[in-house]
Amino acid sequence: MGWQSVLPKTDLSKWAIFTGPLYLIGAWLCTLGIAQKFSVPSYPKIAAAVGLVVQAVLYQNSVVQDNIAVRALWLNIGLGIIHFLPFPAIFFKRSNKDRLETLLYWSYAVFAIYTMLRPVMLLILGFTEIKDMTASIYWVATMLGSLLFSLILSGLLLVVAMRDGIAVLREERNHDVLTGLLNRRAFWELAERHAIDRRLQPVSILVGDIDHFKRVNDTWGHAYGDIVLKAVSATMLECVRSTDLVTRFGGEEFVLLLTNSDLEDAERVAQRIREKVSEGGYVLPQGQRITMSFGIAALVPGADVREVVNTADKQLYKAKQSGRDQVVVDQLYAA
Ligand SMILES: Nc1nc2c(ncn2[C@@H]2O[C@H](COP(=O)(O)OP(=O)(O)OP(=O)(O)O)[C@@H](O)[C@H]2O)c(=O)[nH]1
Repeated sequence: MGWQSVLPKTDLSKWAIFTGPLYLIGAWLCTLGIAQKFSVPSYPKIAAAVGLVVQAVLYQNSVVQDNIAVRALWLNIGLGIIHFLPFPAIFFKRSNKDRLETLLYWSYAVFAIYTMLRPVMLLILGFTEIKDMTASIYWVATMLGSLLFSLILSGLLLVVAMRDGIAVLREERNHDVLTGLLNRRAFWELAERHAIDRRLQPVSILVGDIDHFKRVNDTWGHAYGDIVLKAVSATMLECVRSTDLVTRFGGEEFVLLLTNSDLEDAERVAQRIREKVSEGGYVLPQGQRITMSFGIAALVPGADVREVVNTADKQLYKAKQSGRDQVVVDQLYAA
């Protein structure tokens, strides 16, 4: 845009069929970015049709005959339409926007309205001035305005995209893809912090495991096994507080850190999960039930989290040895 603004008029018409698509593609990319950000349609077919019409007009008024005023008007109409395409959908969509998104939204709203008004402004004010563009203060001012708006909008889009990208990476780094629960890495990081946070004491660790899960896979297939894993995860999340950690440790093994819970509270939570799971909201074919076993240990202040998880795991082993579908509590810190 800057380069084109300083070209002499003869060169402008020579370059029009090349610079036109640059403007149009730039506008389309901006529209696409905004539409994707706010999850609304971007109407690519309409944009392509508008682009083709504008390109035909540019050709007619630069190669066939030289008419800069018609070129400027049609290019601005095309850019206005392309920029404005997702505006109604974004405007009527009720979504919770944070501060940065609100800033992006309003910048886009002003920009979209400005680009729609530009052809009208051209018609009313500047049409005669276009004939001698470089000497027109009006023309230079609107060019600078467009440049400034474009820079602000693309800068904001870039910042929001980077922020969202980092959030997605963090989410993927810390969560299990199948169940959405925390993964092992996130658990160790968070558990260390929870263990020393006075407001969260007492803290208990639960290690849970689905019984005979191999049979589910072997009998009904892996896809069914995945459904069970997701359902069990959802059940566990339903039974805990928002400050608790629910982790898929691997396979069909889960580790939970319960805050403000002594061993009795933890046992109650484990029993509730065990009962809900065996009541089976996720009913296996032929009325088969899913059961779970749990081992529990207290994470007392100063204890090593890994050791406590090991202790709880040993209790889980006892639960499995004693016939499964039960909860075993480590007695070291039992009241
Ligand atoms: N569907 C599915 N299965 C998984 C996944 N990860 C691990 N498994 C399966 O989980 C099963 C674990 O089997 P085992 O470790 O023998 O345990 P189990 O059959 O539950 O027996 P117990 O724990 O002793 O009651 C294996 O069949 C794994 O293939 C997964 O992401 N999806």
